[in-house]
Amino acid sequence: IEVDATTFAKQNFDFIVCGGGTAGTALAVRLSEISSFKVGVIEGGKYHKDDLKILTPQGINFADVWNNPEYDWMFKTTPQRNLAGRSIDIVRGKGLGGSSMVNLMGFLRAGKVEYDQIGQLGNPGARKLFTGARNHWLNPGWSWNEITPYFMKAENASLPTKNETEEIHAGYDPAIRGHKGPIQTSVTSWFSEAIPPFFDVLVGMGMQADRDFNDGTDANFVWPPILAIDPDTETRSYAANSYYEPNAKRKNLVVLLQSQVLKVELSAKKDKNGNLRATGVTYQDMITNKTYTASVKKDVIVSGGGIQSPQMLELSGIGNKTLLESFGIKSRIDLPDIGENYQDHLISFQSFEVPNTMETWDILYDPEKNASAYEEYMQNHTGVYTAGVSVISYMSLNKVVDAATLKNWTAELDREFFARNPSPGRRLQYAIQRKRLDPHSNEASIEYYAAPSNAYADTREPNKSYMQIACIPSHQFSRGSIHVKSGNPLDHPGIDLNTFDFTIDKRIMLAGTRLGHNLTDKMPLKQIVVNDVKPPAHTDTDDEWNEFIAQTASTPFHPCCTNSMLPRELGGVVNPRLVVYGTSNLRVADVSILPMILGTHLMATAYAIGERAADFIKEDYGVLH
Ligand SMILES: Cc1cc2nc3c(=O)[nH]c(=O)nc-3n(C[C@H](O)[C@H](O)[C@H](O)COP(=O)(O)OP(=O)(O)OC[C@H]3O[C@@H](n4cnc5c(N)ncnc54)[C@H](O)[C@@H]3O)c2cc1C
Repeated sequence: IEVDATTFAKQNFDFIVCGGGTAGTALAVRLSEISSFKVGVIEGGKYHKDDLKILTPQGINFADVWNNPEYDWMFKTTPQRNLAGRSIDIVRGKGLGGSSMVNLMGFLRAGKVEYDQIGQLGNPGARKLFTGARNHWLNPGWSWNEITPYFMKAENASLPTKNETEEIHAGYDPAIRGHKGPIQTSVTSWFSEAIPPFFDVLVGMGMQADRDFNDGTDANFVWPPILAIDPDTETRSYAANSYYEPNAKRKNLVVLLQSQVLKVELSAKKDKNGNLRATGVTYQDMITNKTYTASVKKDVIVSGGGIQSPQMLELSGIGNKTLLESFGIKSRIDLPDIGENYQDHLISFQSFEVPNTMETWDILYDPEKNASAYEEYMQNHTGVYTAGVSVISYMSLNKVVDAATLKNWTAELDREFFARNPSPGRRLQYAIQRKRLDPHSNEASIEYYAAPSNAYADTREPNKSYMQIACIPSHQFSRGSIHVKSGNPLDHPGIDLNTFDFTIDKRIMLAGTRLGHNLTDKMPLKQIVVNDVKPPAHTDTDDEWNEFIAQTASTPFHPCCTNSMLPRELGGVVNPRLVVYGTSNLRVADVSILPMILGTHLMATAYAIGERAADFIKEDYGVLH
């Protein structure tokens, strides 16, 4: 049920979830399955119920949603010196459902190896891994085998029929997909003719297809991805309409909207184990600007996402003591790694003109064609308005550059890395990440996806058709940081991506973007590319390509790892049960707990984290059997 700010403060909550986003909504709904648990959710935005801007899958539509304060927190990075001094937009969904409400709906898992690495980075055995001792599961509960059931629990897949599958050269395996979960998934039902040639070029380069990519495979695959689209209505299935809505009448699930968490309240004294206890949450009603405190009997769970979860902890006095005190925030727990280890992907788009006889999303910029496509969608749930991303591929680095180059890059990286006297925690991540530079590695290093439209509004011309190729290096070595810039909870935090801090990140982006371009010289893609649009055809030297990247690269909006699940002495913020160090009952559940970014988009993992956290909590309170 939804209540107002005053009523919310009077409830006797067992749990309060700070942020009703992707993971937070999933977690709160699962906790409320236990009728004796009273669960509160505080969400900063509205519930954009039945809003067609959200529900319609067509990606071009999102231009009205991203950078619109109704739906987006509108964060920007600090000026990035290696991106021509630009500040990059970081879109974050504002509203019940969080970023699952505004994203491109890819419902993807990374490969087995990547989730197993999260397990290996854990506590307390990571120290053994670091010193070279035998490897075993160290973040209990976080290996591929343990997380897979939670991907399945979140999903209800409608897989393409065999005929459809043959047409799109793809395989989907019912045995590894969920069939009873709340998130409805399917494959886009509208394909542009501009896309199959891209698919064929990748197959020609040795990428596998015809199998379900989410079977644990990490790379060297091309696939029409599963998307969070309900195929019956051809609408977005997201945390608010799929987890919350069917359970909205539960009296023990109490949702407060348009209210911003200002801080988590902590006990004045430590318990016998030396931990502080979260006793409640202070929040501001953003309509009346009044503040309230709601109290909690069991746990507070922070689920504000990769950017706002570290901010909420810092505002509560948990973080780097010196930094917090410089802004007049009283330090309660000195945890200097909050907000550090910030990772995201970078993305570079290239646009190409294709024959205008090919139907692409660009037809929607023609008012007449747009009107008739929209009518078709509203009447029949068909046509270009149903379209989502239709092809995605991950490659290992050895497909992009030769072994000698990889050897040189590794030597340069080692020199740069060790010259910085890295902490033990960074060294541990480095040891795992560096393996991707091995010429024999089969792990994901670069993602490509294609979409049938021009990525750049400034080069779009009427009555022309385009396709774009996006290149996304999967794991950067650089680490950024996110910290409060003042003691005012309503100020945005400082978000520094620290782009290309390590030269190798720039080299991989350059090589990947060049390869993305070279794909269009291969048949059958060559046959359909009429013109290079952006960058223009004369882009040639490394300097020119680097300049293009510096002027245009952005992120696919995957900020994470800012409250890493690692041993405390290795830079950790939460333990494997997601409890914040130095507290007994304050947890974090969202993608900020990942210790290293995954070579995939993060929504399905965010749901799995919410589901996982719910079971940990149920287990800890003796109600999961
Ligand atoms: C534009 C875009 C496109 C993307 N495309 C894809 C894709 O196609 N596939 C994919 O897998 N991933 C995609 N992602 C990434 C994916 O959506 C996110 O990684 C994932 O949803 C993050 O989940 P989360 O629970 O960590 O955070 P969120 O879902 O962002 O939830 C955080 C919630 O906390 C609320 N909140 C924050 N601070 C406060 C506060 N102080 N008080 C109250 N409430 C607060 C927010 O309003 C929000 O609801 C995309 C993301 C974006 C933004």
